[in-house]
This record gives sequence, structure tokens and C-alpha cells, in this order.
Amino acid sequence: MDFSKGHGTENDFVVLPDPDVRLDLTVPRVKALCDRRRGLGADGVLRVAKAGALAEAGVLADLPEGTSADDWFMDYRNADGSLAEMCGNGVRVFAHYLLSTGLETREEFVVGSRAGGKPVVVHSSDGPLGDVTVDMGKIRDLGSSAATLDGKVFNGIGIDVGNPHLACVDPHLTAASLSALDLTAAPGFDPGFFPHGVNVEILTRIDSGAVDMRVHERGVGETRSCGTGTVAAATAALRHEGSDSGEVVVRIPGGQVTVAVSEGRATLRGPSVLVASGSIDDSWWNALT
Ligand SMILES: N[C@H](CCC[C@H](N)C(=O)O)C(=O)O
Repeated sequence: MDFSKGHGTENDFVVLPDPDVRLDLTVPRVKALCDRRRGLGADGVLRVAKAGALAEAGVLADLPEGTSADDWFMDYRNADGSLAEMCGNGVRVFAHYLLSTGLETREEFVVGSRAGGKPVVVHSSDGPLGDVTVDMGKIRDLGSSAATLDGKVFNGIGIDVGNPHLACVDPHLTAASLSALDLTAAPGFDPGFFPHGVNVEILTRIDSGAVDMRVHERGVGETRSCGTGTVAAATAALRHEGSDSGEVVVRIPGGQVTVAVSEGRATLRGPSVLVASGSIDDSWWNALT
């Protein structure tokens, strides 16, 4: 079975073209594929299929809002095999992949996701390097909550970007003290507030239009970047300055992206890199049940 490997600011994914929806993405298979020793290694898996084909195969119960049957659908799984509604870095890699393989010929189109249709603009896709803007849609404020990590409490805002986030702005944090935080353990959070788990972002306040952020992702662990997380972070950072709109450069360990927030919606612009393509041994895959 064919695969490609790509990343968006070093949040990396195995891309699986599956137009006939033949693959059964069981938890053991996704976990093995994402394992950096016994598999290819990735933060997540992006299955490529039309939304209508996924609905016919029963992978989707129905077509999410803003998604038509003929849209290519990003069927995203976290490295632990769990489903997540949306993946901002993944959509950029997915859109770049579609153009690079000729599955899509337009530069502006909609990518389907469990969080709804996401319009994309592929500004460039020259070989391995892409530059993509994603309309991330509505950003919903879930109210105040807090995370505990590295023996400290971080107050933050719950933000729904299609998937759940807890974005914690610490005005005393610097890029240096942020990089010194220990994020190896999963942050503590209020399970009553986030009954389905949460992606946790820790970030500095805005300085010269930019913030520094690290993230511990639900179903993955600390990643070099999280696209939906950068949207949550930018929203919280603007809120911390008393604003509900603006453009924020978010610096993450894997690079940087630009988030624009306005009237409760956001766009995310950033790079995409397609590193490799190859084939996965079918018997290896089939033996994983
Ligand atoms: N890496 C993804 C986020 C995955 C979110 C996933 N960890 C979840 O369970 O919501 C991104 O770039 O937005």
C-alpha cells in the first residue's frame, strides 16, 4: 500500500491514499505505523478519500457541514490511534499532497474534515515545499480553565477549534523559560470541563505581533507544532491583550505560522513539506489486527 510522509512545521504525518476506502485504520495499525521505531513514525495519519466514499463505506455517519460528497476528505487519526475532529497542520500537508499528486488541479478548494469543510488556498506547491492558507472557520470560547504541568498551574481559556484546546498565556514566560518547561508528562486538566480530553498550549504574551508556544497534544504527546493549537493560542493571546481580532505570528519549536482572527473566525497560513513516498508492506499491515 502506498504512502507519503509530510509535515507542517515539523508536525508530521503519514499520508495514506485510499480512494476506494479499503483500509481498516484500526488502533493497533495506526499506533504501529506512527511508532518511530517499529513503524514509519508520525504524529498522525491522514487517509485520503472522497467524503462520499467514506460515507458509503460507513467510516463517516454523514457528511459534515460544508463538506460535499466530491470533496477530498482528511480522515485524521492521532498517533495513539484515536480520532480527532481537525488538524490544522495536517490540512496544509493534505492540500499540498493533492496538488502534488494531481488528485486536485485547483489552487482553491475545500478539504473535508470531521470539523466541517475547510477552504484552502495553495499559494505555492513547488515540489516538496508548499505554502497554504486554511480557513479554520469558527473559533468558540469555552470559558476559563487551568492546566498543571511541571509542578505549576497555568490559567487558560478553553477554545474549540473543531477539536478542544486549553490555551494558557503566561505573561511572565519568556521564550527561554518556555523552552525550559518539562512537557514530557501529560498536563493535568479538568476532565469535567474537557470530557473528551484536550490539547494544551503554553505560550508567552504577544510581543511585536508574535508569541512563542509549546503544545502537548491529546493522543500524541508534545509535538513540534499543532495547527489548531496555534489558532487557539493566537485567540487567547489576543484576548489577553483585550482584543478579539488581529494577526499573530506563532513561533513553535517546529517553525512559525501566521494566524488571523476576526469576528470569531480564523485563518492559518504556513508551510507544508512533502518528504518522501513509498510503499508499506501489505502483509506487515494485515498482520496488525
Ligand atoms: N496536530 C493537529 C492537531 C491534532 C489534534 C489532536 N491531537 C486532537 O486530539 O485534537 C493540528 O495541527 O491541528
